[in-house]
Amino acid sequence: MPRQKIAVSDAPNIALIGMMGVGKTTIGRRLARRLSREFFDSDHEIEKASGRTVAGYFRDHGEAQFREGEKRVINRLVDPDIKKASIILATGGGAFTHEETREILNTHCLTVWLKGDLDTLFERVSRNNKRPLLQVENPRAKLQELIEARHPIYAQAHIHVPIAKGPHIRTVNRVIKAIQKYQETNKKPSP
Ligand SMILES: Nc1ncnc2c1ncn2[C@@H]1O[C@H](COP(=O)(O)OP(=O)(O)OP(=O)(O)O)[C@@H](O)[C@H]1O
Ligand SMILES: O=C(O)C1=C[C@@H](O)[C@@H](O)[C@H](O)C1
Ligand SMILES: [Mg+2]
Repeated sequence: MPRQKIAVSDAPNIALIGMMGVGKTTIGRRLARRLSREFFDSDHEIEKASGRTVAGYFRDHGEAQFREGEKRVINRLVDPDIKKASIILATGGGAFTHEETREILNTHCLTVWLKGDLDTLFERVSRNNKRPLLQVENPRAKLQELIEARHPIYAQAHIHVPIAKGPHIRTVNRVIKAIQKYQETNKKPSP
């Protein structure tokens, strides 16, 4: 089947933000393929740079230090003075909750909040134990607590996209349409 022509014009970096398990990594990788952009995942970059898993990093250094490392890694990926080509970035679930990181992301990227409901997120994060913040007695209650605390912060993203049920492509298509609509609405008038 011929590929749909994609016009995400003059797009700057696109950063996916949202709760753990919502699909930032999965959708981001596919989005990058569709838009012929390079894909990065901040969690993977931290793991590469530190030689530790995210869970190991949390264990050895704690969350506060992880957030500082995450900020530096994200800045290196999206600051146009450092990185020239526009990228697709999947962030870690907590990155956007850090004020300075949020500022970096909203300055240098179109930020896209992938929004999911508790049942979907819980089903997905229950598939493995890679998320250190959920290694508690009642992970579902913790996830609910994080949703309540974080959704108002995620709402500061430029674009909000509720994830679709079914195959990944549906969510990828929703993201592309939402970006196009945003660009159309925010188009600068020609001189
Ligand atoms: N549209 C989808 N349908 C079904 N499963 C999905 C979909 N998108 C992602 N998943 C699955 O959900 C799980 C979590 O996805 P993913 O790792 O992409 O989330 P994430 O937002 O990057 O989470 P984190 O913040 O922890 O990095 C994975 O097992 C992935 O295969
Ligand atoms: O939501 C979070 O705070 C996190 C999500 C993951 O992507 C990792 O960055 C880490 O497990 C923390
Ligand atoms: Mg991820």
